[in-house]
Amino acid sequence: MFTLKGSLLCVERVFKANLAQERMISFCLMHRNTHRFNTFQTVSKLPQKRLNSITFPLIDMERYLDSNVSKTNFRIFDPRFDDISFAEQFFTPSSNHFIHYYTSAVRMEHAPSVAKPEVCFIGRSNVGKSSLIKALFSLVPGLEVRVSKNPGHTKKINFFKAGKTFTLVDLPGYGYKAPTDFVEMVEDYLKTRHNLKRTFLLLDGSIGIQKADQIAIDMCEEFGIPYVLVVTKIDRPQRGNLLKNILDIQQIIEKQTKGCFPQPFLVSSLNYSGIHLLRCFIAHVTGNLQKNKA
Ligand SMILES: Nc1nc2c(ncn2[C@@H]2O[C@H](COP(=O)(O)OP(=O)(O)OP(=O)(O)O)[C@@H](O)[C@H]2O)c(=O)[nH]1
Ligand SMILES: [Mg+2]
Repeated sequence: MFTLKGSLLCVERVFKANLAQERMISFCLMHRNTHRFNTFQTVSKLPQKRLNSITFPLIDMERYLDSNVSKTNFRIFDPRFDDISFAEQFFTPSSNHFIHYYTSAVRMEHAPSVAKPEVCFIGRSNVGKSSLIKALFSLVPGLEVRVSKNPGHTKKINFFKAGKTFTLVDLPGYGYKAPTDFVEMVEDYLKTRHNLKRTFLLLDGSIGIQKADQIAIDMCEEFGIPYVLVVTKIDRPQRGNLLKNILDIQQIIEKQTKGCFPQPFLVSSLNYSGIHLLRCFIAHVTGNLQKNKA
């Protein structure tokens, strides 16, 4: 029998189904479109403005900043497109360049002794460490890097080898739901890893710097290791919020750090902004970019 309540329910169901369908379509479109941007070749064919904003997201922010804000640290690492394109080969598998998950360790005595240069990724749980490694290695078919919306997902130190060139290391996050032996595990790693060329300390661009991040910065300073701040998830916040968070981070770099690279790196693992520049920087700090100049 026809009732008003029944027909309203019916309309509501149709509306919800349409909404779900729309969301699914936009999710698919987003992934189809952004996935294309994982190669620099595709990005380099974009119109100039879009090319620059995906490749150099920090420089792209300049136009929104007051003229009295110092931008001197925005272009310290400022490679040519040619270098960015060259660096991509280290993240692309080939018959003589095997990229793969190597092993995991919960304590340093289980860590592999790798002579090649190494870089690692640290940061609060859920900041996007694993997602970033996944984006960097997105040209490797079948390489599994596990990410999760639940904090505390990565419990071990995970080693990924890029042929004979370098190793990337994914570490468990600190803060909420961190493994109980986190401090021992990560501190030991940072203190004793002789081949560690650079530590990438990730900060969530949509949240800004937190107390736990400040503690991690202090730890890197105390250990005297060279490190870089990477601002993640830049696709998420509104531009005003992102700018404020970046300026706060720049202040901290200028006023409180000695071992930190003066230029922060901005990335989105979702739309690949900043990923190509970061690939190039990793090639540089591991001594592989120099081969282009030789
Ligand atoms: N929008 C957006 N979401 C992201 C980005 N990077 C990561 N995320 C999301 O953030 C959540 C956490 O990502 P993970 O990469 O697992 O974070 P993690 O730092 O490895 O976390 P732990 O292993 O728990 O320490 C997931 O839901 C991701 O999809 C990004 O660039 N943009
Ligand atoms: Mg993780």
